[in-house]
Amino acid sequence: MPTFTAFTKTTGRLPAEAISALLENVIPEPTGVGVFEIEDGSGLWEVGAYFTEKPDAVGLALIAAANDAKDFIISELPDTDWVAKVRRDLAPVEAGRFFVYGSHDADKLPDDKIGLLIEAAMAFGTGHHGTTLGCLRAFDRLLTNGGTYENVADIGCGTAVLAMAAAKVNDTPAYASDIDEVAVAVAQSNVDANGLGDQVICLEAAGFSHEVLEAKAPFDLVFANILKGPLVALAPDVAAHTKTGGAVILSGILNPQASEVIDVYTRNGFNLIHHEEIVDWSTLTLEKSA
Ligand SMILES: C[S@@+](CC[C@H](N)C(=O)[O-])C[C@H]1O[C@@H](n2cnc3c(N)ncnc32)[C@H](O)[C@@H]1O
Repeated sequence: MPTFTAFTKTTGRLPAEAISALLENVIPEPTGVGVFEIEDGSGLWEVGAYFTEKPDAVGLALIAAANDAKDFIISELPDTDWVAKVRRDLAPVEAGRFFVYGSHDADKLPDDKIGLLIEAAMAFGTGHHGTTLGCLRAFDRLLTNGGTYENVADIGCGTAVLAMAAAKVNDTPAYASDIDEVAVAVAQSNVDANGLGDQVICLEAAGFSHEVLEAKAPFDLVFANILKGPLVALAPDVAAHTKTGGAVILSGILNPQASEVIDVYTRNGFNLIHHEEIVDWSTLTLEKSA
């Protein structure tokens, strides 16, 4: 499937509200679209998005509204070239005890880190984005504080980076699910490449709506790095599938949206125990109290 980009120049970076509007309005297939901002050194920003289909007037109007811009460069990127380029450019990421790396950097894995081998592909979750990094750091913090998690769900798993982190730490099962079949296929290939085929079960599901997830609940730990809208909608389901005393790590939340997500989860029986902001993105760690 071809990927399209639409980029334009602007004099300022996108405000958080504009990113939010783009994410909530343009995404028919979440993994296929991203919002990117690149400063070119002269103070000019290049902003734009990836689309799974040639961007229509709505997609372009949203970027234009955010930037006062009209001239777009729209191009089609062959998937293979894009993936190969990303793969070459990706540097490893350290997040607490975890080290996320591509096979081209296998020799850089430090002895004292838990390695997560992730090849760049058409799924989100290479560790570079503030949301994935925030989730890994939140998990590391829970472990440092003595938490043990034997039954873990990663809802919206993308590459399965979070489920694999949980499985490697505790040598226990983890359930990685995603609404997008391409992400599930990518997750499965990462799981196999990390030798976790017996431990991390990859499933295609929206939220918890899969018989395996229903059977394995309640979970000690639930990761959900999705977006604010789905996180709010899923709150009662997350509560119903998390053990009392268990933890949830939520991300994909723009900083100004965090208070709304905290309110909704508090009303569903969770206490906030940590909130980290990485650039524009918030990661919340909550404990189920009731
Ligand atoms: C931001 S990515 C997170 C990937 C990975 N967990 C990480 O932390 O890097 C969000 C993923 O959630 C999936 N997703 C979105 N809504 C979902 C839903 N309601 N149920 C399951 N997955 C969903 C998307 O397909 C996408 O792969």
